[in-house]
Amino acid sequence: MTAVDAGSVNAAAAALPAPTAVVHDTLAEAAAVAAAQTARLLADAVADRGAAHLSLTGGSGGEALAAALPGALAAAGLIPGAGLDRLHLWEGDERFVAADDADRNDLLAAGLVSAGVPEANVHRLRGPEQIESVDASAAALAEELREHGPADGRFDVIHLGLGPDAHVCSLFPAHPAAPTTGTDVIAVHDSPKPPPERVSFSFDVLHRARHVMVVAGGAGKATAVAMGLGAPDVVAAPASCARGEVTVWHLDRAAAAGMPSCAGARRVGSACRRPQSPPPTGVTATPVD
Ligand SMILES: O=C1O[C@H](COP(=O)(O)O)[C@@H](O)[C@H](O)[C@H]1O
Repeated sequence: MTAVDAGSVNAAAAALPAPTAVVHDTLAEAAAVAAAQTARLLADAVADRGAAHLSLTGGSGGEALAAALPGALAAAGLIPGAGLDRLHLWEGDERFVAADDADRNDLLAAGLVSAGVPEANVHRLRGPEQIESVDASAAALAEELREHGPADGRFDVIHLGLGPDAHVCSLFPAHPAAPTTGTDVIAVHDSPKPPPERVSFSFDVLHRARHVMVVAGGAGKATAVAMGLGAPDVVAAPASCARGEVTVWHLDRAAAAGMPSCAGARRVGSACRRPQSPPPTGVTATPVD
């Protein structure tokens, strides 16, 4: 049953392992490493389960990933005729605008289609030129997910960008749609970031995922990183609830300046000792809940 229940979203996130953060010199490097890991996981999924499901993201993280993914898939052996036709692409969130509108997140899937992912495997949101409302579009995507999504309901990899306000997907702080549970797909009205009508995966989907990867860069994301790597609080910082079975944040040095102290927890490198200073490249930190 669908409910809006921040407490249950927070509790579900807290029951999952805390994220690991990895710091890279640049956003492009962060995305390249995330893409390479993603490609290996997808190749394993094809080998183990006969299909792989990847949820893409938009924004600056999504752009960096889009540049890196085609090459990473090829390097992992996912090429036309050898697994690429088993890869299904979804959007963790999409803007309810026309298919050719520059605001569409799925435009970033173009490189993957060029690389050989069949267009039929790209599960795009129906825009206002195809369907009457954002609610109807969300319902249609939910049906598509039931019919063609992961057989066990678990995405192999979910990519997430990070908003400066600590939103992920189209799940915004203090927005009534963010803590929705009991459904996989949410229609979002009155998004604080334009365009106002969107469709988003819910935290239910994120929490079932095998791997969640957050990719973010730039000083403008440092505060969101600090909040997102803190204790789960879906109202204040939805990113703090973005957890799957394994969750890794790939950050550039500027965004990583916001990483919280690891005091009282496992300390790895100087990132935890001096949270206000950008940690050295390659440092991995396990944040405190
Ligand atoms: O609106 C959105 O924003 C976020 C982050 O975008 P950025 O430009 O600040 O990096 C993105 O992850 C999300 O998919 C998108 O719909």
